[in-house]
Amino acid sequence: MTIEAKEYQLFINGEWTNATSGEQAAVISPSDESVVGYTQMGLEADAQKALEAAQEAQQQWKKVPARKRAELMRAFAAEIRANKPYLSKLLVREQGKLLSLAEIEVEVTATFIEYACDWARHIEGDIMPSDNPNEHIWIHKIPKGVVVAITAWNFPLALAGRKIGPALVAGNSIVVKPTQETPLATLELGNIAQKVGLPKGLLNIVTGSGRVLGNALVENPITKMVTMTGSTPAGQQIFRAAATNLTHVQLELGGKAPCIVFEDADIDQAVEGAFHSRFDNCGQVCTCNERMYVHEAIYDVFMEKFMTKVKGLKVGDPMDIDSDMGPKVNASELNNMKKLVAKSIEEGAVIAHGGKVPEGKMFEKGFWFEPTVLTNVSQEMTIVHEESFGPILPVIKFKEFEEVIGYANDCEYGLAAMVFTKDMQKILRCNDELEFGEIYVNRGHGEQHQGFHNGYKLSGSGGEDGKYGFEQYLEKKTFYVKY
Ligand SMILES: NC(=O)C1=CN([C@@H]2O[C@H](COP(=O)(O)OP(=O)(O)OC[C@H]3O[C@@H](n4cnc5c(N)ncnc54)[C@H](OP(=O)(O)O)[C@@H]3O)[C@@H](O)[C@H]2O)C=CC1
Ligand SMILES: O=C(O)[C@@H](O)[C@@H]1OC[C@H](O)[C@H]1O
Repeated sequence: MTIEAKEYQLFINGEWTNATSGEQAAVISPSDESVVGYTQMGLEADAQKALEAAQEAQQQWKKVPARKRAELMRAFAAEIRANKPYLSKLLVREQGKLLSLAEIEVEVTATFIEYACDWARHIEGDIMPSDNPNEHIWIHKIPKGVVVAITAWNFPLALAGRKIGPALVAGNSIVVKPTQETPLATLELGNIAQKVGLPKGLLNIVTGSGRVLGNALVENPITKMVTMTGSTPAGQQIFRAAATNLTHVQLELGGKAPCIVFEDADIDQAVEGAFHSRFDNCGQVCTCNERMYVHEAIYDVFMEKFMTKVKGLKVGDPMDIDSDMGPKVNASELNNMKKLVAKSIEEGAVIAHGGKVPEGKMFEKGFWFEPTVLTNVSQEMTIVHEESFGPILPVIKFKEFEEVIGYANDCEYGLAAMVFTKDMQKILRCNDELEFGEIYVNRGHGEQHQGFHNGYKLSGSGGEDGKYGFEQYLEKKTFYVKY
């Protein structure tokens, strides 16, 4: 199946429609810089049009029984799954992830939506007695209204499904603005919405820059909730813009996860978890192993096994089954890799492996970078604090428990952490003392839908997934009823 470079319009009110700007943008392949497709540049007028369509649709959708809403959303999820062959290849072309991971992403997009559907019959309020005689208090859970979803480029389709699912099952409508980097698979959801018969205006997909179109969506009074996944600076801009109407904001932002390997860890388990949590998706996962702390007692044996895996990692065409890692998503991200390695060397780090663009004809085009491990790293170095969001791993040796907890918490982010130890005392103390919203014990990263993906500090606000994520798509209304 070949992916032809299609031209996409905006998907508003159930129809494909031209942006008012008349401007087009090309989506470039990270593998060879060829054009994968074209989108249109939406502006404020397009934001208004999409929000009005969503507002209109939501008036009817909120009256549909939740179980019926879920039935339609399960059909939507099933059609996404039915289009896995095309959607996964489109993801490879626009984002550069391995085909095997792209297929998982399409599946996870469907399961995010199906998980939300399971909540349809659990939209429960409260009834309680008042302090006054002959009076009840009723707390109802009702939809918020129009939701704006703004997504990042690393798992573009899954991040969209993660927000569309709960938003619509809870009775809201939604306007999705995917990142300009990887909008195409998300835009295909417009065709799928038409195919399964989603009511017009319920799901709208608009493309354009975050600063212009994204900001217009956030600042519009029709918008009753913004859910955004992306960088901390963009999240902070959105937080400020949402203050205009005191709009509820759910932010999933940057991270700098520590991976701590204690002296009593299962070495093979730790090597496996630490390796995949850094290099899968070319290190472009918000919960990635961004810095690794290894106890001095096992440092040599651990590093020997770990480096064997790193040196055996094959960078190559993400469509090729023998490849282990594809390219970075764009030139700016690649340049950041080069800058971070240069800065690390300047500050005294040593390149134990990688550190540059791979050699070979196929790497002359595209945004390729070698899996990179840095040693002789100290805690104050830039690479230990600045998110790389790529295949660069600084390693630090440690001796004491308090020392490594201090290192781990010495961070402006607080999304995820990984800990390898069989000692229950250490596990419980890590749970108490690590300042991160999501802690993985004796395994690498990888959330589950029923958990809660929750960033502390500059990693986010609100959290998403699970019961607590679904709740955020609902408003509460309290009645005092005297009889
Ligand atoms: N916590 C988590 O779950 C995740 C966090 N991330 C983080 O995202 C970053 C990489 O993703 P990336 O796409 O580059 O992130 P960006 O922050 O650059 O962009 C994310 C989205 O926000 C939009 N945007 C940017 N500025 C504004 C604004 N002022 N108002 C409204 N929308 C705006 C972007 O639009 P456009 O790009 O079209 O201009 C894009 O759609 C990394 O820092 C990573 O840690 C990534 C995935 C998951
Ligand atoms: O956003 C991320 O990087 C992760 O939350 C990732 O996104 C979708 C996958 O299900 C998560 O692992």
